Amino acid sequence: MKIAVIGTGYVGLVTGTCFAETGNRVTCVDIDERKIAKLKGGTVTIYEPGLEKLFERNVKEGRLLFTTQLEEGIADAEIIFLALPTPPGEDGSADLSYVLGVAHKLGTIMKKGDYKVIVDKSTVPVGTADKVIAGILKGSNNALVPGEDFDVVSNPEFLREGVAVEDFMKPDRVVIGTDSAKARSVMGELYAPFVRSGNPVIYMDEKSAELTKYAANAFLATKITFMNEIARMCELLGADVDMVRKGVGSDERIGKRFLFPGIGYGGSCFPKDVQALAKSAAEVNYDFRILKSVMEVNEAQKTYIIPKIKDYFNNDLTGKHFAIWGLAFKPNTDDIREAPALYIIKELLAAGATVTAFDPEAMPNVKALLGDSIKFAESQYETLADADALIIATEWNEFRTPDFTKISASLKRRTIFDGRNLFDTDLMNKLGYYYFSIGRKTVQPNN
Ligand SMILES: NC(=O)C1=CN([C@@H]2O[C@H](COP(=O)(O)OP(=O)(O)OC[C@H]3O[C@@H](n4cnc5c(N)ncnc54)[C@H](O)[C@@H]3O)[C@@H](O)[C@H]2O)C=CC1
Ligand SMILES: O=C(O)[C@H]1O[C@H](OP(=O)(O)OP(=O)(O)OC[C@H]2O[C@@H](n3ccc(=O)[nH]c3=O)[C@H](O)[C@@H]2O)[C@H](O)[C@@H](O)[C@@H]1O
Repeated sequence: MKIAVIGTGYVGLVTGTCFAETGNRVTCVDIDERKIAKLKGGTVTIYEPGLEKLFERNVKEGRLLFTTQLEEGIADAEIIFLALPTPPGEDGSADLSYVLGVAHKLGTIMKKGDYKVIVDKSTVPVGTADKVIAGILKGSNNALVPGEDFDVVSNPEFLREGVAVEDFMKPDRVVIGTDSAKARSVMGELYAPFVRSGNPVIYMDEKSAELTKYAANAFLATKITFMNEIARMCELLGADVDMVRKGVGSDERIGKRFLFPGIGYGGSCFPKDVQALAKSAAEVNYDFRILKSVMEVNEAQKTYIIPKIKDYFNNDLTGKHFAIWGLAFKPNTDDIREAPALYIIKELLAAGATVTAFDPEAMPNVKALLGDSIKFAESQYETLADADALIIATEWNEFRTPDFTKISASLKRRTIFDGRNLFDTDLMNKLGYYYFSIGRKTVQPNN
């Protein structure tokens, strides 16, 4: 099939590449000329494991093309995916200006009798499919007829950054929201190779599909937040959150995944989508109380370790120097949107401390944001020179079994604040560390 993907970011590039991989001819469109120039030159613009190999293969086979020109991109496309940003607007609701702007422009370009399926891949509030139809109609001066010349389908994306290719190629489910039999058949054909393993394509109406996406993200964010609160209780009561996590996660009704406490959920989606769902609820006069608590608890969780750090240093961080391992909002990505590490750094600098950080992939993005306000190291161990303590903010695999001899030799005092519970508390005790983690006993030398 011939496909256009409008918006070539994390979702657009992965979507486009994976559809090319199953034999479709895909044209990715973006207004960012530098991005398109890089992609045309053979450079993958995001860090996403496994993507480069697929990208190179499909570019070579002529199935994956790039352009900045919308008209050229959609010329012979049967399906047009909108993978555009939906950032939070000033009031927290999803900003639909990118999606509706492109919808309007599509209306000016699309031709009568040349049926196309327009797919909302972006995460958008309930009712957006109708707004996209209205935008296209307005652009075409009502010349186009929905159902005849085009259909708009909601097909939310559930991939996670860092495992995006795997998630896309083997999705737990594909949700397709449409009332059009024609669009349903086109989408069913497109997704057939991705659900061969038996996972379902779930067809529903557009509104239910739109809400499914927010419900999934908000539920996962709530699950994490619940465990963060249990972790706080563990600290207050002397229980161990790792044990509690295993104990509750073994119940199939609860499940093992997304129960890891830490320094709060970050990223480009959970924070904005929880906020947008709460806002959608308010718009229909529904007070979604759980979501309000989730946002409040998560906000506090991002800097949860700061009082512990201040307490340890007798409330005076002036002149103290910290090593930070991990800047990305989670491992295997260079994405730093809403990364808890940034909130921690801000608090440390405000308290008069200095920071040297290392992240395997995210340092260029942080450098662009923070400039010279912190130092960046070439390796995780280089951060430790003259540091008063090590802070762990992202659970990259290479941080999991480090060389503790090197750490001990470099740090001024053996002190670690671990926001991701990477190390065994007994081991830290044996090695003579002050070790602070989340929801587990604090280790102090000789206790
Ligand atoms: N990042 C993720 O893991 C996931 C994101 N989503 C949703 O997918 C949507 C896109 O998210 P990301 O890919 O992360 O965003 P992104 O910011 O990485 O990419 C968006 C792209 O759209 C381009 N763009 C903006 N205006 C344009 C226009 N008028 N024409 C063509 N291109 C234009 C931008 O230059 C950028 O390259 C959002 O609604 C997000 O909530 C859904 C699932 C996963
Ligand atoms: O809509 C989206 O953009 C995507 O949002 C999340 O994916 P992502 O943000 O890439 O990353 P996650 O793995 O979900 O992690 C989100 C945040 O939660 C934190 N987290 C995750 C799991 C956990 O047990 N504990 C925890 O603190 C992570 O550290 C990270 O900061 C969802 O998992 C995807 O299904 C969804 O498509």
